Amino acid sequence: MIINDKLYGEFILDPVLEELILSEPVQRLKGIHQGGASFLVNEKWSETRFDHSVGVMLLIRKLGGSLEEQIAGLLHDVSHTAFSHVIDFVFDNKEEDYHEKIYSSVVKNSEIPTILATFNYNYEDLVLDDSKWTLLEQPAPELCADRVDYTLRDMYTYGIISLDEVQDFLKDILVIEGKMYLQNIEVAEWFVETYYKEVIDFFMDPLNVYAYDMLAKTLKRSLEKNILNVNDFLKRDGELLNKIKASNDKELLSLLRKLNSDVEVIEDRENYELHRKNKLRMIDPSILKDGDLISASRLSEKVRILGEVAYEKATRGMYVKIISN
Ligand SMILES: Nc1nc2c(ncn2[C@H]2C[C@H](O)[C@@H](COP(=O)(O)OP(=O)(O)OP(=O)(O)O)O2)c(=O)[nH]1
Repeated sequence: MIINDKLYGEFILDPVLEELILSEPVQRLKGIHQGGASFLVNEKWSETRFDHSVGVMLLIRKLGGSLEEQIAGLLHDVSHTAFSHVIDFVFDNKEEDYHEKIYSSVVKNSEIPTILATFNYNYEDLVLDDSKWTLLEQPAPELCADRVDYTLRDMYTYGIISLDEVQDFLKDILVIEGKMYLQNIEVAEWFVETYYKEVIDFFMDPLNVYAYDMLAKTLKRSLEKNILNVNDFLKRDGELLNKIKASNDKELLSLLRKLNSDVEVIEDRENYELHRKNKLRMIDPSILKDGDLISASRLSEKVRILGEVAYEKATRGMYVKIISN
């Protein structure tokens, strides 16, 4: 199988990756929007978990990661429920990690263990312990393939950064003992700024906050009315929307109608209907300088200030006033 990714280019895939990509659990991710409710209020905000998962796999490969780590990268999000992180707001899960809590059971009950066994891999060794996949996941504020891919992919697709900028950033990445670092402080400054455009400006865009709130309300009421059940969340976004529509429940249909591309909302700290805080996401990559790894914020005043501003915005949260919906 040849795969062509808009950020990383063309690759020929190993048979095990091909078989996993064609499997139902990975194909399902084509119907799970990365930005949860975002696509319902802005059709351009339509990245999927499938493209992100393939992207993480390819980024790991580009950086010299093993085939096993590429498999772990491809599968890392298979347990994302319909509408991704919106479920965390339905269940009031402040850690925003519902998908991680159900990961082992979703993988175990899927065809993934059988596919991996055909290629002589034990699924437990490959996908149940992230700590050995040091390119795939790192605790914040360091870089890792997951964090880098969702930032580059969303910001490129939504028109905030260019492909040249993405390529200059990728060229600067250095892998030491299986972890990602940067070489150039200007490149680190660019990534830190881009990351906060993603997790502050985009996640906390008043329109996004509104959409998450309205969809979470709709899903909560659908569960209370037994129109949806918890297992439905392992289906695709469209299937859940169709199930709600087919119920013909007046209250639910009226909530769904409030998710449309004409919604108008603004930030207003005095006079607001909604207030939301996200999980705190901070970034401060280490840079290799004269043989030592040093946090970008210690080398750059710009990175330090970007971090302070982001911290302040994230801890204050977003106050949203609805103008029309
Ligand atoms: N619009 C919007 N998108 C979100 C929000 N939270 C997450 N996303 C989307 C945008 C990114 O493409 C992606 C990042 O979440 P992931 O589940 O892929 O990563 P995770 O939370 O594990 O990342 P982390 O370790 O915190 O960097 O999900 C949100 O509050 N609003």
